[in-house]
Amino acid sequence: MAGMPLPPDGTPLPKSVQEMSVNHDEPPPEFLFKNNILGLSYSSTPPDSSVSVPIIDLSLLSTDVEQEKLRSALTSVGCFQAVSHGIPGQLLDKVREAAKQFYALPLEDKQKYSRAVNDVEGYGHDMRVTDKQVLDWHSRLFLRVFPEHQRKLNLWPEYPENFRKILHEYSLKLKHMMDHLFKAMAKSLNLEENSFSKQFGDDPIMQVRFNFYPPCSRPEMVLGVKPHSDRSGITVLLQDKEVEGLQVVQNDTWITVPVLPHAFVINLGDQMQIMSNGIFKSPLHRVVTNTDQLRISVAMFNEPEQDREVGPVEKLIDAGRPRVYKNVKNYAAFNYECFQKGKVALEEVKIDV
Ligand SMILES: O=C(O)CCC(=O)C(=O)O
Ligand SMILES: [Fe+2]
Repeated sequence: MAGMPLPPDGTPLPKSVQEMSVNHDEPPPEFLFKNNILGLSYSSTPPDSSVSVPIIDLSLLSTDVEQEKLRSALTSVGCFQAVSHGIPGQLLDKVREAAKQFYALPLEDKQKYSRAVNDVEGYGHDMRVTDKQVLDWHSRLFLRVFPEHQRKLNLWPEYPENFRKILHEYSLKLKHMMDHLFKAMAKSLNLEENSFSKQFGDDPIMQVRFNFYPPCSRPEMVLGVKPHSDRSGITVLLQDKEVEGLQVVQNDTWITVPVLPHAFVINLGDQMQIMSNGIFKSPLHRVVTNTDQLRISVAMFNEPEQDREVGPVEKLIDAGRPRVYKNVKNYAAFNYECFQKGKVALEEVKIDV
């Protein structure tokens, strides 16, 4: 693909996903997978009781038992549901409500916050990078929340009126929680508690993505988000309060992450897999669509400071476990380039043995 001109990201969709959904349109070919994507494991077979997403009580993370549960979750499935995290349910409801009200605005009002062509920040659709790309059935609002001076406030909705205030409050709380998680993850591997956080620097990047998945008439052929692993260190995901859709791979099966209204889904990202020298797993996940319910989720990602190098923690490298990954810098952008070329970024930064 190298050297081939890419179709401009600006190629407009004839209609937005939201409009197509409202009109019950048949999704256009760009959105369709060739085969049925759901398979028996999703549509009819109840999940095997041995496969599930672990639940971890964050208020108990100083105990050996909970730390062992954390280590076990991150070395196997790579994600868990966090409960007793200390963030009030009322705030979570406000975040969901603000997202819902923004999404309910007329399209032209939302488009005041549109992302520019070839930029990720702002409101819009899946970025189009190749003509072979199967498009995701969703729209999103993607914003950088930290460092604070890098916020592009012109892209932060002014309606609902409290949107900016709620997002600011929510981001601060999540930053605190991510710090707490980084420490617990380090301790669960018998490392100094700042082993991961210090690699991210004093002013790490945090970005939020509000995902809107309207109903789709062909859920068996169309995905809300294609299979991917996150580019982040960790991702804190607030699922819709009622509507399921997120699935992760476990034992070669897609399993649905159940809705726990006041829990967060914590997904380990690629950069944490690198820093842990491959001990923790960055899980492959996707989002399925449904025929009759809007689903909204809010994902918060952390990343190291711009131009900061991260790599496997020295103490996790030894004769029995040689270094698996090279050091990486600006991995999110690199990951995105790989995605454009159809490559898997984590494989590209592996050390050849
Ligand atoms: O909507 C979800 O549940 C997950 C979204 C996701 O994977 C992402 O934004 O990276
Ligand atoms: Fe994701």
